[in-house]
Amino acid sequence: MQQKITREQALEYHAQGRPGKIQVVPTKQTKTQRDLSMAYSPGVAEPCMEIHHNKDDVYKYTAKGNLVAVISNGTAVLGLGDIGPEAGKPVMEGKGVLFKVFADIDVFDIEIDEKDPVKFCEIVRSLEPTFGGINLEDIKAPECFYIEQTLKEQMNIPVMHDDQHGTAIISAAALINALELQGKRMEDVRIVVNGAGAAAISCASLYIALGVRGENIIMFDSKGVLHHGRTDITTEKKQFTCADNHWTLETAMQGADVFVGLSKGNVITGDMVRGMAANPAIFAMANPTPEISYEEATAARADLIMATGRSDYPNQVNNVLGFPYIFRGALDVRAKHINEEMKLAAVHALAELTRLPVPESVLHAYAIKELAFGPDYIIPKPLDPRLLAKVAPAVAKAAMETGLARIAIEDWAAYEDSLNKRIG
Ligand SMILES: NC(=O)C1=CN([C@@H]2O[C@H](COP(=O)(O)OP(=O)(O)OC[C@H]3O[C@@H](n4cnc5c(N)ncnc54)[C@H](OP(=O)(O)O)[C@@H]3O)[C@@H](O)[C@H]2O)C=CC1
Ligand SMILES: CC(=O)C(=O)O
Ligand SMILES: [Mg+2]
Repeated sequence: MQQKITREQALEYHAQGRPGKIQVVPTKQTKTQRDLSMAYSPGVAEPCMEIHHNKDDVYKYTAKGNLVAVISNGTAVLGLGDIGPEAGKPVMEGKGVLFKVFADIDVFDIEIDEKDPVKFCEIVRSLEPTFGGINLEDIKAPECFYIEQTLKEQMNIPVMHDDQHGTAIISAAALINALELQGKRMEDVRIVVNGAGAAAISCASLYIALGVRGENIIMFDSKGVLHHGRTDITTEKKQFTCADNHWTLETAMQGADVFVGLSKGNVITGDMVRGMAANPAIFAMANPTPEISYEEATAARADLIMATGRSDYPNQVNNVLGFPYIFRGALDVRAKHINEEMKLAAVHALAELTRLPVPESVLHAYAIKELAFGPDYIIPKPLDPRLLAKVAPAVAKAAMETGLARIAIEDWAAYEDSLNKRIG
């Protein structure tokens, strides 16, 4: 098992030196009078007027094309709940760091004190001149569905709610690999999904797109199983209601092939794990505390493939494996949106990368001697430098093939080379 960190260490890490985790760095020299005349007045007026005459030149003369907004209102921060926009800021800064180090994308994290979805959309929509893309983050369901849909319709830059689609993409790649290792097929498996929020609904929908039968998914929210008789069900939950209102988490877990947790920490037990079908898989993805600990789940049975959302255990099923590369590919072809084809391209690129030999640098970063496709390695490691050149081109290609790209990549080898240089 990997190194544990303490509360004190985490607080000290964030407070030490310049507080927080991110800063703005100029890209041009500002050492001489001439430099200042270029960077500010009078030189800056020239690009202003070029952009005034041709709005697209904003991509040529400003940082817009490589700048993503990570935007939250703090209503569903990790599994910590509605802790407010300020309290969500460390997460948004963290996403900014990951965008930068994994895909060389610059980020402004924007925490907005607004829960009303209509007003929230008005604020975000008004930011379009500044950004090349919008990563919505940690906004609770059901508001997040309206917000993402509305902004996608109203904005001409890629908008993605990462908790929905990033999570769905990564866990779908992990599911493809876990089922192959366990000798099971999408169309046969019974899946218990605990949680019916942003992440859970989107994950279950993508599993269905990959072949899982809707009737084989049993979904729970904080009030119990989603069933036809409930009158408190939102539109998004409705598609996952079942006829049987008697399911409890305990009974649903009996004989289940897969458990997907996108809810709260510590809600399933070793006994429930023991009751699952032979060769099961558990993706306990609640952060920071999974639905069951890695130790308890793996102690319950030996034929289990176990994944969590955390960095300190094998099989980290976490959207960090997706958002930097999905946005990199989308930005590089100036995609108007992120569509299903682009998401599926990312799923398959991630699933395939896991089957390739793991480079020495990854073993070194995780202080492990060997790693190969198997129960403890169903998804690439976040510190794998190959992710960028594998996933971003797949996404960019899918955008071009589906008519969403505003600029084309012609030389794919040169593009991959340039990606590798970005993260050096
Ligand atoms: N590993 C990863 O990459 C990711 C992990 N997550 C994790 O998933 C979890 C949910 O995030 P998100 O979807 O954004 O949040 P939401 O607030 O949108 O959804 C939370 C869902 O969990 C349900 N829930 C809460 N408590 C329970 C319970 N005891 N049993 C069953 N369901 C419960 C809620 O029920 P109700 O609808 O009744 O309120 C709701 O449907 C968080 O822990 C988050 O950290 C999220 C994104 C990525
Ligand atoms: C990983 C993530 O986005 C979350 O837990 O909300
Ligand atoms: Mg999140």
